[in-house]
Amino acid sequence: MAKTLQLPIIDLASSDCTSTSSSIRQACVNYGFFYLINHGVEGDLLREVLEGNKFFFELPLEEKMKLARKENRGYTPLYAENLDPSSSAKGDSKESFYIGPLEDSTRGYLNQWPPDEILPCWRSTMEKYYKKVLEAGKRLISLVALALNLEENFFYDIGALDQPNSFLRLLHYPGDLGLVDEEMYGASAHSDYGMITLLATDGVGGLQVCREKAKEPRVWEDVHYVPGAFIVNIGDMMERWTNGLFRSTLHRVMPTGQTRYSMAFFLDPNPDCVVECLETCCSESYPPRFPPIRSGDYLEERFKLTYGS
Ligand SMILES: O=C(O)CCC(=O)C(=O)O
Ligand SMILES: [Fe+2]
Repeated sequence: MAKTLQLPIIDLASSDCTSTSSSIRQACVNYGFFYLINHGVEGDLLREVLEGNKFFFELPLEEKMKLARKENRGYTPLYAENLDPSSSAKGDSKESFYIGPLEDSTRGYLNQWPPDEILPCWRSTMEKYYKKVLEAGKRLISLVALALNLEENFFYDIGALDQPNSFLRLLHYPGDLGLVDEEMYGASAHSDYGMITLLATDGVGGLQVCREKAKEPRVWEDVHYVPGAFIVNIGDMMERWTNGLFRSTLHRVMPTGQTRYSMAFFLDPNPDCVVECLETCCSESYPPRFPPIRSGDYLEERFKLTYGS
């Protein structure tokens, strides 16, 4: 059985920014994961979104397929995605629905929504949630900047948070997978691509992290549920920015036999923002490990590897 990990708890409403940012630094260096409490997204809204999540995935497949994934927005059916093809030939036992930026002035409006007649108020609930989590994420990023010995507004000033390329992903992991003859994963081992991810779940377990991604055999530890808290993790772009100081930790979701719902919010920078080693994270003896890259190009490449398109 996997050990349960005791992750640090960060209070977004704390008035002591110095102590909070220093706790964030420690959490990101040691785990790349932490719990976020007092984040400003009310429990009622979280429950409403979880309910909406369930209603959506309960729709007939035919209805969901009308919203099949285009431009990384919309529905991806069961087994269609494999985050780690080396571990399992069959895709992940999850279905998902992606919602991209609500105002996308550069590329026209790309989000897809189930019709209001089928799921009344669904779109407005999801939009409300998207805005609220984005707001919490932006506040958190200011503390992350302080944690990196940068100005509080650093990520705003370099344009990362100017129309950020953020995605809300609703997820459903079915409980009953029928007879399976190979190891199945709800979500196979992966790290997230962006700056930070804010995850909310229905409390059903299954999420595990591997703190040492280069070490074999991999050691997986359970992440337990803290009611009302977001589970926050560092993504690969933040790892690149920080020259590996902040870890983009490998994680996965194992099937538990119980149906599970979750919502992951990926806070990713504006596509034109260049992700390059921060001055506070390198020195002559510790030069930049990753070349600069445009955030949009990096994301596109990662999506291509995951979906083949
Ligand atoms: O559903 C979860 O708990 C995790 C989802 C996840 O890691 C992802 O979608 O990147
Ligand atoms: Fe993830």
